[in-house]
Amino acid sequence: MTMESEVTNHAVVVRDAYKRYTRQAVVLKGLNMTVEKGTIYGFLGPSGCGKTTLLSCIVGRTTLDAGEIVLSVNSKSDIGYMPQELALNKEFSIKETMSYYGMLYGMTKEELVKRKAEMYSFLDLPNENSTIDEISGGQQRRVSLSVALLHNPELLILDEPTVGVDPLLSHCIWQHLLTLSTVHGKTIIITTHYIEDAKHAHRIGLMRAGTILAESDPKQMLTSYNCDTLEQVFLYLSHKQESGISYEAEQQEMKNYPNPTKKPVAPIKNRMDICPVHIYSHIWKNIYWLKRNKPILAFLLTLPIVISALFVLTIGRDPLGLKLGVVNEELPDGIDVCNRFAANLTCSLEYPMSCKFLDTLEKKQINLIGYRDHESARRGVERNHVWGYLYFSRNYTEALFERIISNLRASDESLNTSELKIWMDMSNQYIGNLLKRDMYFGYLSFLEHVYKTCDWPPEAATVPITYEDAVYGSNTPSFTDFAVPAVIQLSEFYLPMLFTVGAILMEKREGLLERSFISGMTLPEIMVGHAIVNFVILSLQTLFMWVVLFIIFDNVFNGSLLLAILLLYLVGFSGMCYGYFVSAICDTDQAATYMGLGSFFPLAMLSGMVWPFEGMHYLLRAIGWCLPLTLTTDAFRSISSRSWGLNHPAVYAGFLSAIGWSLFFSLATYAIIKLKNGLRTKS
Ligand SMILES: Nc1ncnc2c1ncn2[C@@H]1O[C@H](COP(=O)(O)OP(=O)(O)OP(=O)(O)O)[C@@H](O)[C@H]1O
Repeated sequence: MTMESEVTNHAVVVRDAYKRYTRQAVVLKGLNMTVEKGTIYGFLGPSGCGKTTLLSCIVGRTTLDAGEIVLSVNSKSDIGYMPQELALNKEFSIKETMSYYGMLYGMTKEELVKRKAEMYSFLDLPNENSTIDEISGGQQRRVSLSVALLHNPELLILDEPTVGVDPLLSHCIWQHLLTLSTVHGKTIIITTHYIEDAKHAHRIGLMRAGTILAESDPKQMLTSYNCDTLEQVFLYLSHKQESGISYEAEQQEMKNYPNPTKKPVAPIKNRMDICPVHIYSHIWKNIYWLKRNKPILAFLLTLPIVISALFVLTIGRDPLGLKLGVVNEELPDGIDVCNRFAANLTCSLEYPMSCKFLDTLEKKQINLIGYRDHESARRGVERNHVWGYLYFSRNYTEALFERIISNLRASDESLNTSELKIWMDMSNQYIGNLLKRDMYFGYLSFLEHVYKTCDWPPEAATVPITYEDAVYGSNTPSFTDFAVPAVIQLSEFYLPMLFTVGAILMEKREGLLERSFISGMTLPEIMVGHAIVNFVILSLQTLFMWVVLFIIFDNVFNGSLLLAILLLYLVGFSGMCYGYFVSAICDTDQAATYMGLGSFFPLAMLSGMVWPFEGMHYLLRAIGWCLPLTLTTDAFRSISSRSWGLNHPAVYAGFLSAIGWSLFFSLATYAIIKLKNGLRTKS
């Protein structure tokens, strides 16, 4: 008889099933099992004998290494599966849980209301607004059972449904299952630890060490083995099996483990089409989750605002109120005496020129602190009171005038005396360079002022270089202009990644993804559903960042808004794909956190976000060009400050990079899922 013909009379047929997780851990060893239609099959065996593994193969959670499983049903929606673990979202209410699965099974509102009422009366479920987290363990198991029964499936596969349920309710459940099979013709496979419970089943299979020891009607089994209880039958058969297994036989079995060239396929093939109802239900599931986790939603929406506001308010602005020491031998009574000199004397020797220069520095909001001599000023630097000090010689003003007026004929002494000497604390590169810049430009404007007040041509005081209007950007660009594209790109990449990893890992860890897959959902449907929710959140995040960076703080943006937004969406999409990739690789939040953080810093540094790319080691530059945010950041800069369009290589390279990385992460995720045989944790 062929398997196909066997299945016309039977609901489940398993033949010569082999399965192992590692070379040594063989779980199924040529197992055979037959379940007749419209019956209850009690599946018994000690913990760890492979019951769950076999059920997983039947529902298509995992595949056999060899052998065959044929089912009478041909769609996942005809199966109701209750896994051993809870596999329900604990934050959802019972009502939300049922609504989600109702939507997933394509039930109409009326059907759902009717079935829900039946479940409530038979399983004595608590208030529908209670969250799964709030109810007892036994009540949680009952909700899980009601989810498996909700869509009235043809084949029910229940892994330990009566664990944690009181004897009275357990009896009720058995009675209901019996009605389902005998009256409604449903087939039920049920595993249980309570061997005596299984006597209610029409047929039982005793499993041990990867095979079925015996399979028959419970009464017939007791008679055949002349035992009073099923427990005695099981012990008798176990002893018999034990005495028949020698070490050599086990080794031989291991050697003979079948390795067919063609791997067995799952009993129900995965659908290739995309079902809008499934996507819709996944979107609702995300909405329920966000509703239950308002602080997380608030965090996701306020984080971009906080990042952009903090960035603009803290980074790129010139430090104010920096302190500089002054040793001024021109003014023995201290620098405060400068106020006593009339400004209209600025072209006379009566007016100390050092005062004029110090006045220029004060206008640049530099705090000047007078010191008596070099020693005290140096001590001031060493004690971190000032960032450096300036020294003016006693005859500074005369020497400066002589230097200007005599120019080429000025004496060495006047050249030396008119020189302003500065000692700086350069341990802080930014502050040191900013003070140097202020002193340099301050000196130029001071000189120009002197020339003007003395009626000398001011052009003679300036450096003969003129910066005309910049072709792109401003002649006085700020660090903020450089860094805004980097901040927005990093946020657009990492925020969707954060949401994706959080959502997928939680579903994976709790077994929710598995349950959705077994209920007929496919990976592409989950990804599309998640992408739609992510797209809405990303749109809000982008809007908020845009308002803060470009509207409230008025950072430079001169290009096409449409192009920039499109680029940001693509970057967000590649971030989401990276999130899928991390969720596929990592099983725990901890591993995902390490991976996220571990990639953040190299990505930020190697993408030329913190420092111009051209300053990088040439080998790292080669790596940097290949990273997901390098070309996209460059493209955003080109759009925002140069108004370049999509026809410019710098812009379309960014678009191509985002598309390429999205493809790469998607393919890599697919490969990992294939390699790990599904998107599930190891347990
Ligand atoms: N993903 C996995 N990787 C490696 N080993 C596994 C995996 N899943 C299960 N096993 C091992 O396979 C064996 C059978 O496990 P399974 O969960 O099928 O047993 P079970 O009969 O359902 O046990 P229980 O009644 O305690 O649930 C166990 O030894 C288990 O450690």
